[in-house]
Amino acid sequence: MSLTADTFVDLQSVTKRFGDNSRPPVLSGITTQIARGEFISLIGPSGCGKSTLLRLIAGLTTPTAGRVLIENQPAATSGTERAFIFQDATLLPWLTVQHNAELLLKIRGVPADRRRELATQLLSLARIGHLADRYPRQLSGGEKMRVSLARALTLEPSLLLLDEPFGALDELTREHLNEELLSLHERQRWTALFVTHSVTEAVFLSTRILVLSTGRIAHDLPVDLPFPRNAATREHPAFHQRVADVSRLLRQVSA
Ligand SMILES: Nc1ncnc2c1ncn2[C@@H]1O[C@H](COP(=O)(O)OP(=O)(O)OP(=O)(O)O)[C@@H](O)[C@H]1O
Repeated sequence: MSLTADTFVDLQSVTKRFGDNSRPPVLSGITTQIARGEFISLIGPSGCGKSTLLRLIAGLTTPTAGRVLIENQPAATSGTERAFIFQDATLLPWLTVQHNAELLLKIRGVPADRRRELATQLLSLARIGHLADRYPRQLSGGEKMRVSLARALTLEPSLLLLDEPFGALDELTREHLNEELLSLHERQRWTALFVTHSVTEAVFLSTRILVLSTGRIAHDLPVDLPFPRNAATREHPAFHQRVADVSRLLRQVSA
């Protein structure tokens, strides 16, 4: 298998099994390469292994067979900065937005001045600078998710792993956050792996969509819609066509 110079994440015949050999693997023989700066969505029926794949790339678990490499190092020991964002914003209720946003830097021992500066900058980029003194209970779901996103980005990650981050939000909030996520991606150029159940979200955000089915990559689809993508993109016939194509493939693998 040839490895191109810009391969960032390299999945080589990755198999993951929980428990003994009597149980079928959750992932089986996943092979793909991800280049720096790609925005990849993972989509597929419930239980097909999307979150497990994300956790393997995060280095939170190891493959049963095959290799998960990031910048040529096994994911579990790679020094590549990765940030994980979950559906639940996981904010600490007794800390203000500002202190929640500084939390990861504080844990890493970053001096107070520097972490204040970085967190302030990211809160402002996430359009919630004006909420810095509030507590999580005083925020909407969308605002909480923006804090979670800002906090993750304070780590200046080169890889962002997002597990259904907007799944609990109403559609309009979700659309706004999709647009803001892309504008952050354009500025900061991290590589993204994004798990979602929403085909429109996957098409809007991604440079490539992996459709998973029972532990395998059933379809690997480039999304060739031009960037920047914005609200007008969703009106475009090419966007609707892409959504219809991916929906059809998803229905096929879910049947
Ligand atoms: N730690 C674990 N121990 C045993 N089985 C597990 C473990 N983690 C996940 N599984 C099983 O692996 C399968 C895939 O789970 P995973 O969470 O990766 O799926 P998913 O595609 O993200 O699902 P969903 O879309 O419902 O979130 C499921 O059958 C799940 O029960």
